[in-house]
Amino acid sequence: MLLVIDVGNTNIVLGVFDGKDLLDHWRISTDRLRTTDEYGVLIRNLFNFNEVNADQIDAIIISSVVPPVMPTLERMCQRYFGVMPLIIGPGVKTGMDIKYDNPREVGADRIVNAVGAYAKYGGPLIIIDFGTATTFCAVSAGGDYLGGAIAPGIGISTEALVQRTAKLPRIEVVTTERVICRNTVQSMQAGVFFGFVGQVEGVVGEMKKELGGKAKVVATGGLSVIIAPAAKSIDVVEPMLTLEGLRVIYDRNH
Ligand SMILES: Nc1ncnc2c1ncn2[C@@H]1O[C@H](COP(=O)(O)OP(=O)(O)OP(=O)(O)O)[C@@H](O)[C@H]1O
Ligand SMILES: CC(C)(CO)[C@@H](O)C(=O)NCCC(=O)O
Ligand SMILES: [K+]
Repeated sequence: MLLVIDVGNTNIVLGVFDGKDLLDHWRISTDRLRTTDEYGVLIRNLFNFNEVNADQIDAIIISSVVPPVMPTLERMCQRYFGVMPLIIGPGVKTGMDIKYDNPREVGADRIVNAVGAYAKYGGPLIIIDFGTATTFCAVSAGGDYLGGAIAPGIGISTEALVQRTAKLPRIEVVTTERVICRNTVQSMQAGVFFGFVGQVEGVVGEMKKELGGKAKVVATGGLSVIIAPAAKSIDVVEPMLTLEGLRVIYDRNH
């Protein structure tokens, strides 16, 4: 069985595949201070809890946009699973031509999402990931990674609003109905919700123009389920896109 791991700036998402079937998945916070042993015990415990047999893991693939946690995670894979992980980076076959000025600069999560989405839908595509940052990526009809746009994420933008003001409280990001609001919490929720829905429509609109027409729009990431129903430009939500992309890339390298 294959263990796939995506290390983001906020969360590490893990999944176990038996062939093409995702048996289970987990989300733990990314903590640079956690040790090899702490990650090992935590991850093996998740397995026990969900009745996945950790001893059946014979391969691991990792994508990461947080370099400082990688030495710890690599040691964890060796010590707790007896496996040398395949790490997304130069030399790994993704099957996708990266048109960035410097292909090494693109976040591994963005490439993995693009590979996963192209394998399922073909191109042209626009992929939106609502994580710590909101990323927009464009893939051509022929499957080239064309580049994209990076915006501050919904969570960190909202946190900044709370931190830099005296009277604005912490809020939950939720779907709102109206935008003329008569209390602080609802006003903030409406501003965040309609603001980020508008951002999606705006950026996708510009991207489609640059792509020269139509593109399928796929959304993923923690907050996609809140934003997508209101964003007309989003065609599908794929919550497990990154895990799926990791499995596809693993298969291309074996
Ligand atoms: N409903 C919500 N209301 C407010 N903040 C939220 C909500 N859901 C998530 N967040 C915050 O948004 C940020 C991104 O969370 P999310 O779960 O989308 O991350 P992620 O997809 O794991 O990101 P990454 O892959 O970059 O680690 C976090 O700071 C999180 O605390
Ligand atoms: C934009 C994030 C933080 C999203 O996780 C990540 O993909 C990243 O660190 N990317 C590197 C810069 C780039 O993709 O151009
Ligand atoms: K993610």
